[in-house]
Amino acid sequence: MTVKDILDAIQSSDSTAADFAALPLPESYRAITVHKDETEMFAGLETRDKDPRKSIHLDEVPLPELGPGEALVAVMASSVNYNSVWTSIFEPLSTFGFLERYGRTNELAKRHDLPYHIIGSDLAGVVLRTGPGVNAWRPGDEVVAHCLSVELESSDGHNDTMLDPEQRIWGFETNFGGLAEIALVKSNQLMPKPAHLSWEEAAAPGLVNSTAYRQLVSRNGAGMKQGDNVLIWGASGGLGSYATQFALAGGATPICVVSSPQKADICRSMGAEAIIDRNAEGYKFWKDEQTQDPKEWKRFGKRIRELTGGEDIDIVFEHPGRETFGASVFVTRKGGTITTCASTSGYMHEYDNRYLWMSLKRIIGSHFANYREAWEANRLIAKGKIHPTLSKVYSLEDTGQAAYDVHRNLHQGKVGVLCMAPEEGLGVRDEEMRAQHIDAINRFRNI
Ligand SMILES: C/C=C/C(=O)SCCNC(=O)CCNC(=O)[C@H](O)C(C)(C)COP(=O)(O)OP(=O)(O)OC[C@H]1O[C@@H](n2cnc3c(N)ncnc32)[C@H](O)[C@@H]1OP(=O)(O)O
Ligand SMILES: NC(=O)C1=CN([C@@H]2O[C@H](COP(=O)(O)OP(=O)(O)OC[C@H]3O[C@@H](n4cnc5c(N)ncnc54)[C@H](OP(=O)(O)O)[C@@H]3O)[C@@H](O)[C@H]2O)C=CC1
Repeated sequence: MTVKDILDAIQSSDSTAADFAALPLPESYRAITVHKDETEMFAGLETRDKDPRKSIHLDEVPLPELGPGEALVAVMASSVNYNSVWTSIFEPLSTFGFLERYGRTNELAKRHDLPYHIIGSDLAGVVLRTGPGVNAWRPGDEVVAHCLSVELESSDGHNDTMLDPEQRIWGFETNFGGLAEIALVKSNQLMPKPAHLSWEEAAAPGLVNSTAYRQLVSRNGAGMKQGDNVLIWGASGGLGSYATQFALAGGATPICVVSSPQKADICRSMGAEAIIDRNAEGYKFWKDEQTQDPKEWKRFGKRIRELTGGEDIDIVFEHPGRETFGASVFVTRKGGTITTCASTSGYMHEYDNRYLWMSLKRIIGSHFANYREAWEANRLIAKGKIHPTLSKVYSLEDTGQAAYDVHRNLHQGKVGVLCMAPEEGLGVRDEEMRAQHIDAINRFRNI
């Protein structure tokens, strides 16, 4: 049995659940990996000079054993997330430490502690097998997977599964991720694939859409409401392109920050009106590595007031981190919220705390999303209220280049990867609904 036979079954219109259940599984499959013996390969280089094309490999790997509560999924398409960039440049630390730590927790988790890490935290594909105790899904189901892996043995995670002490991001802190022909997930990562999207379109939103939903919309995040002014950094990037859509769909006003006229056009085409080109306007929040420039925070805030008719920001959607955080805290209105999920430009933030406490602002840390939040975010995609922001699609062989593009900020929106899918455009099951939304679905394509 080969991966090709699985693909034939997926592409055949009359395959049944029983056919998929009866398909023998291959002993091995192709997967994107980083190697444990290469974690020091970029030692001494600046972050921007660490090249994912050198550390990312395409390997033939053995199929992992399937455990209770798990599923093996044939991956038709995946997408590149920034966490795979971090893994591939071994920053801020090597992900093999996560796999070792997970491997120490129990016998079955030992599977994850390998000399290679199969990366990737998104997928769209077809369930091949389910483990003992899985009732909600069966072979042949067309699915997407969110990337929250939890054990839920502790009471801590039972109000909000993100608070589980054994919470991990699949394909980053666990092995057997989505940039591969087959992936291993927990069955409570599975969600229905939106029927009007192709495999690569369906695989694109997952991680960033769920993260933006929790960070901006959910009560666990900023709890955005109608009329809020939302400052969105990187508004046409992975997270930002969904945050912008959530703001617009929720009756808020996005103030989109981007770095080129082309990206400004994309935001405009999504429906945003208030746009700041940080490059053209030349904001320099740091005078040097140690010193910020409050005059620049003020110039930025003045520009925001021009765009909003004199109002300040209710919610900042933060992720660049060190470079922007001081400005983000400053421009937030009295009682407003800075919600942060990342620190791309550096995690040691500095801000003037007087502007936080005297103006009763709040900083909220946010990370991915619980199953319910991921489900709600996926539901909005399935209903055509929020759309994928897929720009370019690469083959599995070219994943290194795809990760390089994201690392060097050469991309727009989301970058897709075909895994088993032999070409783009396959997997659409609801052509009628697709036709209704085709312009929005294609908004980011090939720009
Ligand atoms: C969905 C997509 C998401 C993204 O893309 S996010 C972006 C990518 N992700 C990242 O960049 C994050 C990568 N991860 C990390 O950098 C690290 O993962 C963390 C900094 C988050 C955590 O560091 P660590 O070293 O794993 O663990 P410790 O929790 O810092 O533990 C170190 C020791 O400190 C002890 N400790 C923790 N809290 C306390 C406390 N409150 N008081 C006293 N000790 C504490 C622990 O127990 C432990 O101890 P002992 O070394 O002996 O085991
Ligand atoms: N905690 C979590 O759950 C999650 C965390 N993340 C993290 O969030 C970060 C962003 O991810 P994602 O949106 O997918 O990445 P992208 O690279 O797709 O988008 C980020 C955008 O941010 C802008 N940006 C980058 N650097 C700076 C800077 N120094 N100052 C201002 N703007 C900047 C860029 O837009 P422009 O050039 O147009 O301004 C860029 O396109 C990553 O660090 C990632 O690891 C992502 C998802 C989930």
